[in-house]
Amino acid sequence: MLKIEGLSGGYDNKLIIKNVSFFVAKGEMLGILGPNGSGKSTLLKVISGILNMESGNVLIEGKPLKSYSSKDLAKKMAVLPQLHSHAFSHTVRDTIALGRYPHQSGLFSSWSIEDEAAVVEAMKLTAIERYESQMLDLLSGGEQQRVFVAQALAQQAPILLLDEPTNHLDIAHQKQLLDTIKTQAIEKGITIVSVFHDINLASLYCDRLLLMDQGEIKVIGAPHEVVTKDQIETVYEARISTNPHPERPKPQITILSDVNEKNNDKLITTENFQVTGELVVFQAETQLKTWSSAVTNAGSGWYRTFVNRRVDANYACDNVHEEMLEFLVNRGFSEADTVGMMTAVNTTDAVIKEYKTPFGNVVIMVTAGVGNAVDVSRTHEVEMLPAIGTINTWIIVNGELSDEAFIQSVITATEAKTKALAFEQVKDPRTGTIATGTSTDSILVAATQRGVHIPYAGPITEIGKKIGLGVYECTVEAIQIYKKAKGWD
Ligand SMILES: Nc1ncnc2c1ncn2[C@@H]1O[C@H](COP(=O)(O)OP(=O)(O)OP(=O)(O)O)[C@@H](O)[C@H]1O
Repeated sequence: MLKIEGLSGGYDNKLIIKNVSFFVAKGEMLGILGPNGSGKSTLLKVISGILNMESGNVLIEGKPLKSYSSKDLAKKMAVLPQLHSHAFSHTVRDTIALGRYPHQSGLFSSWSIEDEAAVVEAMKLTAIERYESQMLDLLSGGEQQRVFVAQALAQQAPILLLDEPTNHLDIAHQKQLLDTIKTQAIEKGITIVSVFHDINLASLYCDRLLLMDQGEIKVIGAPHEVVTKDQIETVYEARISTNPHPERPKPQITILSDVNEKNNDKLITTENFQVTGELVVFQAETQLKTWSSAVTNAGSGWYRTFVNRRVDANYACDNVHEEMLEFLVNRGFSEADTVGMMTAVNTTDAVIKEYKTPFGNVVIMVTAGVGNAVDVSRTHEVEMLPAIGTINTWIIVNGELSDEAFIQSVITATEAKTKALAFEQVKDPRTGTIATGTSTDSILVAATQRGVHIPYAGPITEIGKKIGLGVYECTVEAIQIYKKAKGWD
């Protein structure tokens, strides 16, 4: 659809774009990324013919740009420039109607049904119908931006060149506009080349990305090939991390700050715990990075309060998340700060211990109800009925855990827990074999993310050794307390 071959160009005596080549297929959305001054806008201007090229070729449907008359070119390609200047004030409708000029013929061209339909549709797509009769210069920056996008859409060209289409837009309008543009690409086969400053939006919406660096292509490819830590950090000269988008394989970036904020250097100890007949509560002064399979605030996040709540053995509820949240809020815990788990065992039977390491202590908390113990290798053979009885394990680390270390902590802790069940000869009552856990165990790993960097947490590491020993000892003790309470021994 659009082929760029060895394109070079720029301003008088100043070559900005150097030897740029790429191809955009019909219906494809290509995002152009790059730092300020890297030549993104200049590239769009050379492609659209606003600036003359120094060398190379721009082929539209196989024909060179220069072979098109300006009107024919406007039928093929609509352009949304970066900055809009309007010498005199128009109404919104008149501004959008200007997008129809390539479709008008003759000296006294008349407004056709198609023209009207295109303007109405463009207003609808950009949700600006209600501003139709207003003067453009009385609209907000974001509203004006949507009018100019509508003007480009009204042109009904098969190629759209957009320079920062989401400029000035709030997040709802960014989403709405990009959803609209992307839908045009998918449903009408419109080819889109768009400059973005927002790497995350570009990654989310574009099929491919082109990263510019000083007028040249640094890399072009699918978002996951372009949005890598190394490439983005090198080209933008900013520290970032990449993280997965929650719904799609489109990497997102997070800026990492280099500002030193006042740190709280207080170490986590068993003093951070309080136990009542209803709750085991851990509270820290500042948030810890936390990964858990809890009821409230599961997954990863930063929290300062962890709650292990005792529920009745007959606890049943349609919406456990809602009920648990209500419980926490009623007791003064904030949803934003708290990870919440449940257990049916006496909270006063929780085993909480501190383990010394060369760099800072690891604190472990275990509550173990093993009346519902299972042999995980045999659960497929038997009918598993919902049952109360859970081992909840918390591992709280003074140190900075890597992602690997968080996951390895879970592995190490699970192995230690299973060993504790074997040592205590806890059996799955259905199969009569040694249990490996219960059917509803939960785990929490949290770290202060201050102090020593801990890259790994397997049993070969200092931290792994303490997690292994700690979870084993605490679980054995918790099982023994449980057995005593139930009169098993
Ligand atoms: N009209 C102009 N005359 C001369 N040089 C210009 C002109 N417009 C831009 N430049 C120069 O061209 C280079 C590339 O600018 P361009 O606007 O293409 O960058 P960009 O990647 O779009 O940047 P931004 O992210 O800031 O919008 C810059 O060094 C800029 O100073």
